[in-house]
Amino acid sequence: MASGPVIHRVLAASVRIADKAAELVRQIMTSGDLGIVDKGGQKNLQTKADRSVEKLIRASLISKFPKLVIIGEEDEGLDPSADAKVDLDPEVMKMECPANYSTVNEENIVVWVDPLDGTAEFTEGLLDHVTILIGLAVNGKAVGGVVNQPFYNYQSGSQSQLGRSIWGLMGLGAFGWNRAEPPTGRRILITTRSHSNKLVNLCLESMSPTAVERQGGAGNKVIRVIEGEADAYVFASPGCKKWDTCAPEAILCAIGGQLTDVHGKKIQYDADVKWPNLGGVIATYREHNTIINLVPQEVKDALQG
Ligand SMILES: Nc1ncnc2c1ncn2[C@@H]1O[C@H](COP(=O)(O)O)[C@@H](O)[C@H]1OP(=O)(O)O
Ligand SMILES: [Mg+2]
Ligand SMILES: [Mg+2]
Ligand SMILES: [Mg+2]
Repeated sequence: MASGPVIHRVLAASVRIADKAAELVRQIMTSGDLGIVDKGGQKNLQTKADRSVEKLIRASLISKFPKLVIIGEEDEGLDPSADAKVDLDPEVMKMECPANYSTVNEENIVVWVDPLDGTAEFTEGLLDHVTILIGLAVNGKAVGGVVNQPFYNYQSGSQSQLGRSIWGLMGLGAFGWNRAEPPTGRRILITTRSHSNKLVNLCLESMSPTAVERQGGAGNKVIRVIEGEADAYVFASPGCKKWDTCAPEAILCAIGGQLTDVHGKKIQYDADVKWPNLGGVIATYREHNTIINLVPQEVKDALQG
Protein backbone atom coordinates (compact mmCIF):
# COMPACT_ATOMS: atom_id res chain seq x y z
CA MET A 1 0.00 0.00 0.00
CA ALA A 2 1.13 3.58 -0.71
CA SER A 3 2.91 5.37 2.16
CA GLY A 4 2.07 8.77 3.71
CA PRO A 5 -0.74 9.72 6.09
CA VAL A 6 -3.54 7.13 6.10
CA ILE A 7 -6.21 9.88 5.89
CA HIS A 8 -4.86 10.74 2.43
CA ARG A 9 -5.61 7.19 1.24
CA VAL A 10 -8.99 7.10 3.03
CA LEU A 11 -9.93 10.30 1.20
CA ALA A 12 -8.65 8.99 -2.15
CA ALA A 13 -10.65 5.78 -1.66
CA SER A 14 -13.74 7.78 -0.62
CA VAL A 15 -13.65 9.76 -3.88
CA ARG A 16 -13.62 6.52 -5.90
CA ILE A 17 -16.27 4.92 -3.70
CA ALA A 18 -18.53 7.98 -4.12
CA ASP A 19 -18.16 7.71 -7.92
CA LYS A 20 -19.13 4.04 -7.75
CA ALA A 21 -22.06 4.89 -5.45
CA ALA A 22 -23.22 7.57 -7.88
CA GLU A 23 -23.38 4.96 -10.64
CA LEU A 24 -25.55 2.79 -8.40
CA VAL A 25 -27.90 5.73 -7.61
CA ARG A 26 -28.32 6.43 -11.33
CA GLN A 27 -29.05 2.75 -12.03
CA ILE A 28 -31.72 2.65 -9.32
CA MET A 29 -33.33 5.85 -10.64
CA THR A 30 -33.34 4.42 -14.18
CA SER A 31 -34.90 1.16 -12.94
CA GLY A 32 -37.90 3.16 -11.73
CA ASP A 33 -38.20 0.98 -8.60
CA LEU A 34 -37.20 3.31 -5.76
CA GLY A 35 -38.49 1.11 -2.91
CA ILE A 36 -39.60 4.10 -0.81
CA VAL A 37 -40.00 3.58 2.96
CA ASP A 38 -41.37 6.28 5.30
CA LYS A 39 -39.15 6.39 8.42
CA GLY A 40 -41.70 8.62 10.23
CA GLY A 41 -41.65 12.33 11.01
CA GLN A 42 -41.51 15.23 8.54
CA LYS A 43 -40.65 14.02 4.99
CA ASN A 44 -38.27 11.43 6.42
CA LEU A 45 -37.99 8.96 3.57
CA GLN A 46 -35.59 6.17 2.64
CA THR A 47 -35.20 4.50 -0.76
CA LYS A 48 -33.43 1.49 -2.18
CA ALA A 49 -30.68 3.93 -3.21
CA ASP A 50 -30.13 5.07 0.40
CA ARG A 51 -29.90 1.44 1.58
CA SER A 52 -27.74 0.03 -1.23
CA VAL A 53 -25.33 2.96 -1.31
CA GLU A 54 -24.72 2.83 2.42
CA LYS A 55 -23.92 -0.89 2.14
CA LEU A 56 -21.56 -0.23 -0.75
CA ILE A 57 -19.73 2.61 1.04
CA ARG A 58 -19.42 0.66 4.30
CA ALA A 59 -18.20 -2.57 2.65
CA SER A 60 -15.73 -0.72 0.42
CA LEU A 61 -14.19 1.38 3.20
CA ILE A 62 -13.95 -1.53 5.64
CA SER A 63 -12.34 -3.83 3.06
CA LYS A 64 -9.40 -1.43 2.78
CA PHE A 65 -9.43 0.25 6.20
CA PRO A 66 -10.88 -2.21 8.74
CA LYS A 67 -10.25 -0.02 11.80
CA LEU A 68 -12.23 3.04 10.67
CA VAL A 69 -15.21 4.12 12.78
CA ILE A 70 -18.09 4.48 10.31
CA ILE A 71 -21.40 6.11 11.23
CA GLY A 72 -24.05 6.10 8.50
CA GLU A 73 -27.56 7.51 8.34
CA GLU A 74 -29.28 4.29 7.39
CA ASP A 75 -27.37 2.15 9.88
CA GLU A 76 -27.09 -0.71 7.40
CA GLY A 77 -24.84 -3.47 8.76
CA LEU A 78 -21.89 -4.89 6.85
CA ASP A 79 -23.23 -6.75 3.81
CA PRO A 80 -20.78 -9.45 2.65
CA SER A 81 -22.40 -9.46 -0.80
CA ALA A 82 -21.90 -5.69 -1.38
CA ASP A 83 -19.39 -4.61 -4.03
CA ALA A 84 -16.27 -3.81 -1.97
CA LYS A 85 -13.69 -3.33 -4.74
CA VAL A 86 -11.98 0.02 -4.39
CA ASP A 87 -9.01 1.89 -5.84
CA LEU A 88 -7.36 5.12 -4.76
CA ASP A 89 -8.25 8.16 -6.84
CA PRO A 90 -5.04 9.24 -8.63
CA GLU A 91 -6.04 12.94 -8.63
CA VAL A 92 -6.24 12.87 -4.85
CA MET A 93 -3.08 10.78 -4.46
CA LYS A 94 -0.95 13.10 -6.59
CA MET A 95 -1.49 15.96 -4.08
CA GLU A 96 0.91 16.53 -1.20
CA CYS A 97 -0.91 15.63 2.03
CA PRO A 98 -0.18 18.14 4.84
CA ALA A 99 2.35 16.65 7.26
CA ASN A 100 0.23 17.33 10.35
CA TYR A 101 -1.93 14.29 9.44
CA SER A 102 0.98 11.87 9.80
CA THR A 103 0.09 11.17 13.46
CA VAL A 104 -3.55 10.33 12.66
CA ASN A 105 -4.16 6.57 12.65
CA GLU A 106 -6.98 4.68 10.97
CA GLU A 107 -8.80 4.19 14.28
CA ASN A 108 -8.69 7.97 14.96
CA ILE A 109 -10.83 8.72 11.89
CA VAL A 110 -14.63 8.88 12.22
CA VAL A 111 -16.36 8.58 8.85
CA TRP A 112 -19.82 10.21 8.67
CA VAL A 113 -21.78 8.73 5.75
CA ASP A 114 -24.97 10.09 4.22
CA PRO A 115 -25.53 7.64 1.35
CA LEU A 116 -28.13 9.91 -0.21
CA ASP A 117 -28.74 13.47 0.91
CA GLY A 118 -31.92 15.08 -0.41
CA THR A 119 -33.90 11.84 -0.45
CA ALA A 120 -37.27 13.62 -0.42
CA GLU A 121 -36.23 15.54 -3.56
CA PHE A 122 -34.85 12.33 -5.13
CA THR A 123 -38.32 10.76 -4.85
CA GLU A 124 -39.81 13.87 -6.48
CA GLY A 125 -37.38 13.89 -9.40
CA LEU A 126 -35.46 17.02 -8.30
CA LEU A 127 -32.27 15.18 -9.12
CA ASP A 128 -29.82 18.09 -8.95
CA HIS A 129 -30.57 18.44 -5.20
CA VAL A 130 -29.20 14.95 -4.47
CA THR A 131 -25.68 14.26 -3.16
CA ILE A 132 -23.66 11.42 -1.63
CA LEU A 133 -21.69 12.55 1.42
CA ILE A 134 -18.59 10.96 2.96
CA GLY A 135 -17.09 13.10 5.72
CA LEU A 136 -13.88 12.47 7.68
CA ALA A 137 -13.55 13.73 11.24
CA VAL A 138 -10.47 13.71 13.48
CA ASN A 139 -10.49 14.79 17.14
CA GLY A 140 -14.11 15.89 16.74
CA LYS A 141 -13.38 18.20 13.77
CA ALA A 142 -14.59 17.83 10.19
CA VAL A 143 -11.30 17.74 8.28
CA GLY A 144 -12.00 16.12 4.93
CA GLY A 145 -14.68 14.81 2.68
CA VAL A 146 -16.39 14.16 -0.60
CA VAL A 147 -19.66 15.58 -1.89
CA ASN A 148 -20.73 13.73 -5.02
CA GLN A 149 -23.58 15.00 -7.20
CA PRO A 150 -24.72 11.91 -9.16
CA PHE A 151 -27.00 13.92 -11.42
CA TYR A 152 -24.86 17.01 -12.02
CA ASN A 153 -25.52 18.14 -15.63
CA TYR A 154 -28.57 15.91 -16.02
CA GLN A 155 -30.46 18.67 -17.81
CA SER A 156 -27.54 19.71 -20.03
CA GLY A 157 -27.94 17.16 -22.81
CA SER A 158 -26.27 13.84 -23.56
CA GLN A 159 -22.92 15.44 -24.57
CA SER A 160 -22.31 16.66 -21.02
CA GLN A 161 -20.68 14.40 -18.48
CA LEU A 162 -23.18 13.29 -15.86
CA GLY A 163 -22.16 13.62 -12.21
CA ARG A 164 -19.19 15.10 -10.39
CA SER A 165 -17.27 14.86 -7.12
CA ILE A 166 -16.09 17.78 -5.05
CA TRP A 167 -13.55 16.84 -2.39
CA GLY A 168 -11.36 18.62 0.10
CA LEU A 169 -9.02 18.38 3.03
CA MET A 170 -8.28 21.06 5.63
CA GLY A 171 -4.81 22.45 5.01
CA LEU A 172 -4.83 21.30 1.38
CA GLY A 173 -7.92 22.92 -0.17
CA ALA A 174 -10.95 21.71 -2.12
CA PHE A 175 -11.19 20.62 -5.73
CA GLY A 176 -13.82 20.12 -8.42
CA TRP A 177 -15.82 23.33 -7.94
CA ASN A 178 -16.15 26.64 -9.80
CA ARG A 179 -17.09 29.91 -8.18
CA ALA A 180 -18.90 32.81 -9.82
CA GLU A 181 -18.19 35.81 -7.57
CA PRO A 182 -21.57 37.27 -6.46
CA PRO A 183 -22.35 41.00 -6.73
CA THR A 184 -21.87 43.06 -3.55
CA GLY A 185 -25.00 43.99 -1.62
CA ARG A 186 -26.76 40.76 -2.54
CA ARG A 187 -28.02 38.49 0.23
CA ILE A 188 -29.49 35.31 -1.22
CA LEU A 189 -30.30 32.85 1.54
CA ILE A 190 -30.73 29.19 0.68
CA THR A 191 -32.77 26.89 2.89
CA THR A 192 -34.90 23.75 3.13
CA ARG A 193 -37.86 23.05 0.85
CA SER A 194 -39.07 19.87 2.63
CA HIS A 195 -38.41 20.57 6.32
CA SER A 196 -39.60 24.11 6.91
CA ASN A 197 -41.31 25.37 10.06
CA LYS A 198 -42.12 28.66 11.82
CA LEU A 199 -38.68 29.04 13.36
CA VAL A 200 -36.89 28.35 10.05
CA ASN A 201 -38.96 31.09 8.38
CA LEU A 202 -38.68 33.56 11.26
CA CYS A 203 -34.89 33.30 11.11
CA LEU A 204 -34.83 33.92 7.35
CA GLU A 205 -37.22 36.90 7.54
CA SER A 206 -35.08 38.52 10.26
CA MET A 207 -32.06 38.56 7.95
CA SER A 208 -33.45 40.98 5.31
CA PRO A 209 -32.64 38.68 2.38
CA THR A 210 -32.70 39.96 -1.19
CA ALA A 211 -34.07 36.50 -2.09
CA VAL A 212 -34.76 33.13 -0.44
CA GLU A 213 -34.05 29.93 -2.41
CA ARG A 214 -35.68 26.70 -1.25
CA GLN A 215 -33.84 23.53 -2.28
CA GLY A 216 -33.27 20.07 -0.87
CA GLY A 217 -30.15 18.56 0.68
CA ALA A 218 -27.44 19.94 2.95
CA GLY A 219 -24.68 18.92 0.52
CA ASN A 220 -26.44 20.64 -2.36
CA LYS A 221 -26.97 23.87 -0.45
CA VAL A 222 -23.36 24.09 0.77
CA ILE A 223 -22.17 23.63 -2.83
CA ARG A 224 -24.48 26.46 -3.96
CA VAL A 225 -22.86 28.69 -1.32
CA ILE A 226 -19.35 27.62 -2.38
CA GLU A 227 -20.08 28.31 -6.04
CA GLY A 228 -21.58 31.75 -5.29
CA GLU A 229 -25.21 31.03 -6.23
CA ALA A 230 -26.26 31.76 -2.64
CA ASP A 231 -24.65 33.85 0.08
CA ALA A 232 -25.66 31.79 3.12
CA TYR A 233 -27.29 28.46 3.92
CA VAL A 234 -29.55 29.09 6.89
CA PHE A 235 -31.45 26.26 8.61
CA ALA A 236 -32.81 27.15 12.06
CA SER A 237 -33.90 23.60 12.86
CA PRO A 238 -32.44 20.54 14.60
CA GLY A 239 -33.35 18.37 11.55
CA CYS A 240 -29.85 18.03 10.06
CA LYS A 241 -27.59 15.33 11.48
CA LYS A 242 -23.80 15.03 11.66
CA TRP A 243 -23.68 13.01 8.42
CA ASP A 244 -25.45 15.88 6.63
CA THR A 245 -22.83 18.46 7.58
CA CYS A 246 -19.46 16.70 8.06
CA ALA A 247 -18.35 16.41 4.42
CA PRO A 248 -19.81 19.76 3.25
CA GLU A 249 -18.29 21.54 6.28
CA ALA A 250 -14.81 20.11 5.67
CA ILE A 251 -14.88 21.16 2.01
CA LEU A 252 -16.26 24.63 2.74
CA CYS A 253 -13.77 25.25 5.55
CA ALA A 254 -10.87 23.96 3.43
CA ILE A 255 -11.44 26.96 1.13
CA GLY A 256 -11.93 29.51 3.91
CA GLY A 257 -15.70 29.36 4.48
CA GLN A 258 -17.47 28.49 7.71
CA LEU A 259 -20.24 26.16 8.86
CA THR A 260 -21.53 26.50 12.42
CA ASP A 261 -24.74 26.33 14.42
CA VAL A 262 -26.95 29.44 14.75
CA HIS A 263 -24.84 30.57 17.74
CA GLY A 264 -21.68 30.58 15.60
CA LYS A 265 -20.37 27.48 17.43
CA LYS A 266 -18.42 24.76 15.58
CA ILE A 267 -20.15 21.39 15.26
CA GLN A 268 -18.44 18.41 16.97
CA TYR A 269 -18.04 15.10 15.15
CA ASP A 270 -16.61 12.70 17.74
CA ALA A 271 -17.92 9.12 17.46
CA ASP A 272 -20.04 9.43 20.62
CA VAL A 273 -21.82 12.75 19.88
CA LYS A 274 -25.59 13.00 19.54
CA TRP A 275 -26.47 12.80 15.86
CA PRO A 276 -28.79 15.83 15.45
CA ASN A 277 -27.30 19.27 14.93
CA LEU A 278 -29.45 20.69 17.72
CA GLY A 279 -28.17 24.23 17.24
CA GLY A 280 -29.20 24.38 13.56
CA VAL A 281 -26.87 25.10 10.64
CA ILE A 282 -25.46 28.26 9.04
CA ALA A 283 -22.89 28.07 6.25
CA THR A 284 -21.19 30.94 4.45
CA TYR A 285 -18.27 31.45 2.10
CA ARG A 286 -17.48 34.78 3.73
CA GLU A 287 -18.83 37.26 6.32
CA HIS A 288 -20.09 34.51 8.58
CA ASN A 289 -20.40 36.78 11.61
CA THR A 290 -22.64 39.21 9.72
CA ILE A 291 -25.17 36.40 9.25
CA ILE A 292 -24.76 35.00 12.77
CA ASN A 293 -25.39 38.47 14.23
CA LEU A 294 -28.75 38.59 12.41
CA VAL A 295 -30.07 35.42 14.12
CA PRO A 296 -32.96 36.57 16.35
CA GLN A 297 -32.84 35.82 20.09
CA GLU A 298 -36.03 33.74 19.83
CA VAL A 299 -34.26 31.40 17.41
CA LYS A 300 -31.15 31.21 19.62
CA ASP A 301 -33.31 30.42 22.65
CA ALA A 302 -35.16 27.66 20.78
CA LEU A 303 -32.00 26.00 19.39
CA GLN A 304 -29.78 25.35 22.37
CA GLY A 305 -27.06 23.26 20.72
N1 LIG B 1 -36.85 17.00 9.83
C1 LIG B 1 -35.99 16.22 9.18
N2 LIG B 1 -36.15 14.87 9.19
C2 LIG B 1 -35.28 14.06 8.54
N3 LIG B 1 -34.21 14.51 7.84
C3 LIG B 1 -34.01 15.83 7.82
C4 LIG B 1 -34.88 16.74 8.48
N4 LIG B 1 -34.43 17.98 8.25
C5 LIG B 1 -33.33 17.85 7.50
N5 LIG B 1 -33.05 16.56 7.25
C6 LIG B 1 -31.89 16.02 6.52
O1 LIG B 1 -31.05 17.12 6.21
C7 LIG B 1 -31.02 17.36 4.82
C8 LIG B 1 -31.08 18.85 4.58
O2 LIG B 1 -32.36 19.31 4.89
P1 LIG B 1 -33.30 19.92 3.76
O3 LIG B 1 -33.19 19.08 2.54
O4 LIG B 1 -34.65 19.95 4.39
O5 LIG B 1 -32.72 21.28 3.57
C9 LIG B 1 -32.23 16.63 4.28
O6 LIG B 1 -32.08 16.38 2.93
C10 LIG B 1 -32.27 15.42 5.17
O7 LIG B 1 -31.24 14.51 4.78
P2 LIG B 1 -31.59 13.14 3.97
O8 LIG B 1 -32.24 13.54 2.69
O9 LIG B 1 -30.24 12.56 3.81
O10 LIG B 1 -32.48 12.37 4.87
MG1 LIG C 1 -32.83 10.72 5.52
MG1 LIG D 1 -28.96 14.02 4.55
MG1 LIG E 1 -29.61 10.67 3.61
